[in-house]
This record gives sequence, C-alpha cells and structure tokens, in this order.
Amino acid sequence: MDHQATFHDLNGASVYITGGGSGVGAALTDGFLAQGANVAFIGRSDASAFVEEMRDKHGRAPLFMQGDMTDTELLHATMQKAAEAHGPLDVLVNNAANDKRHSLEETTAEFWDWMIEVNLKAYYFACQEAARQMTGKGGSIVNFSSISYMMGNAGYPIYTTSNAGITGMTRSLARELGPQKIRINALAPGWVLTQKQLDMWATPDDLAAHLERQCLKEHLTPEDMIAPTLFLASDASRAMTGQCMAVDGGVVVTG
Ligand SMILES: NC(=O)C1=CN([C@@H]2O[C@H](COP(=O)(O)OP(=O)(O)OC[C@H]3O[C@@H](n4cnc5c(N)ncnc54)[C@H](O)[C@@H]3O)[C@@H](O)[C@H]2O)C=CC1
Ligand SMILES: O=C(O)C(=O)C[C@H](O)C(=O)CO
Repeated sequence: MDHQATFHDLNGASVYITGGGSGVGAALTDGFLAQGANVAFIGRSDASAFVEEMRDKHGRAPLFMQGDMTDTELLHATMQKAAEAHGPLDVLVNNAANDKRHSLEETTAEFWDWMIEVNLKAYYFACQEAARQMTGKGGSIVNFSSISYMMGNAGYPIYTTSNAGITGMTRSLARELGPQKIRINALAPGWVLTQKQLDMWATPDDLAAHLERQCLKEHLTPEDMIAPTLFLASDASRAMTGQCMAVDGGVVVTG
C-alpha cells in the first residue's frame, strides 16, 4: 500500500462498512485501519479469520457483526453497537451488494424484491441510521455504485437498476443532509478483480474485452478502491457532496 495517502482526520474516526470482510470491503477495512480509524462491519459469512489477520497487521481488530443487512432492525442494531464501541459514526461506507446474474425472462417477483432489498433498501436504511448518528457533528457517507449501468451491461438488470438508483438516492440525500454537514457521495468502480469475480464471472475473453474499453491497460484490484474511498470519507473532499465518482481505469469518459 505504498501509494496510499494519509488522511489525518480519519485517525480515530468511527467507521462502519457493510460487507467489510471480503472482496473490496476487506480492502477498505484494511485501508481505514491503516489510517488509525476504528472500523466496524457487517457481513453474512463468518469473518473471524480476517478479523485476526487485521489484528495481527494493525494491532487493532475491526468489530465484526455477522448478520443479514436486509433485516433493517438488525442493521440498525449493529450500527448502534458500532457507536457504543467507537463513538457515533463519522463515516458510513455502503459497500455490500450482490451482482447475481439473471435475465428479465427468468425474474420472479420474489427475486426482484430480494435484489432490491440487498442492493437498494439496505443502503437507504443504513443512511437513515448514519444520519441520526451524524446529526449535530457531521460526517461522510460513501455509497458504492458501479459503472455497469452507465455501460448498459446486460446479464444483471436488477443490479444495474439498483446502481442507477444509488446515484439518484445519493443526490437527493445530499440535499436533505447537507444542512447537517453530512456529505454523501457515490463511488462507481469499473471491473475490480476480486477473488469472487475471478472465480465466478471473469472469462479470458471478457477480461480482454473490458481492458480494451479502459484507457488504462491494467485491471483494477480491490486495493485500487482504498484511496478514492478514503478521499471521499475524509475532510479532503469537504466541498464535495451528491457526486458520483467513477474509478474505472477510464471506461466511462465524460465531460
Ligand atoms: N467487483 C467488481 O468488479 C465491482 C464491484 N462494485 C461494487 O463494489 C462493492 C463491493 O463489491 P465486491 O467486493 O465485488 O462484492 P462481493 O460480492 O465480493 O462482497 C460483498 C460483501 O457484502 C456482503 N453482503 C452481501 N449481501 C449481504 C447481506 N444481505 N447482508 C450482509 N452482508 C452482505 C458479503 O458477505 C460480502 O462480504 C459493491 O457495491 C459492488 O456493487 C462495482 C463495480 C464492480
Ligand atoms: O458492477 C459490476 O459487477 C461491474 O461493473 C463489473 C464489470 O464492469 C463487468 O462485468 C464488465 O464486463
């Protein structure tokens, strides 16, 4: 991580990350701990081995709470536990999502509801509890979206619908929360080669085709998401809210 900057205001910050125990989320937990932040995270699967790895590496363990974030009461309870352990949240990172493949034809109403619960509802209600904790002192929320909807990708339409919804939600909540000095921005990664992506979706042909679309000819890693997230979390971006920042190696070139 020698290319990582130091964000002094994150030292001692109370940070909550959804899905902070694997994939991009694990890199974020590592990155915030390296800044001296106190990290709490929720995840579905057991992350105790990762917690111990972080304790060995940083001399401080993240607070892991196992559970399903689509249960709003449980989600809020874990965020309150994070506040009891580390103080009211300074930073929320809505990172956990599910990009399970599906087609329009095969979609049932139950599957639609479940995908929206994971990819939108949990984001929204995490923002609700974070805003309660941040009111009066301010804070920063980072919502992970994806360039997938900007590319018009096929194969996971409810996921891309949610990703578009996340940027809309981010803009409206920025307007609502700005007077409380709570900033909220979206971060839209390109294709990040987590172990799960490599195991499940990344065929050599698709990887080559994607690299062709990037200006920069190197695949993205979970570690590439750390500094952009820290920047949005920190006061370094104090004048930014309601934005969607693409970190994609230059697939989506706008302006
Ligand atoms: N990996 C990629 O290529 C890209 C990822 N992104 C976004 O980046 C973020 C992270 O992606 P990945 O690390 O690839 O995801 P992942 O699928 O590898 O990890 C997701 C994490 O969220 C947790 N999680 C999922 N559903 C949950 C639930 N109901 N309750 C509690 N925890 C739950 C999982 O346990 C896991 O730790 C997501 O928001 C995704 O949309 C965006 C573009 C590309
Ligand atoms: O959100 C995602 O997942 C992605 O955006 C992944 C890719 O960009 C992808 O699948 C490229 O073909």
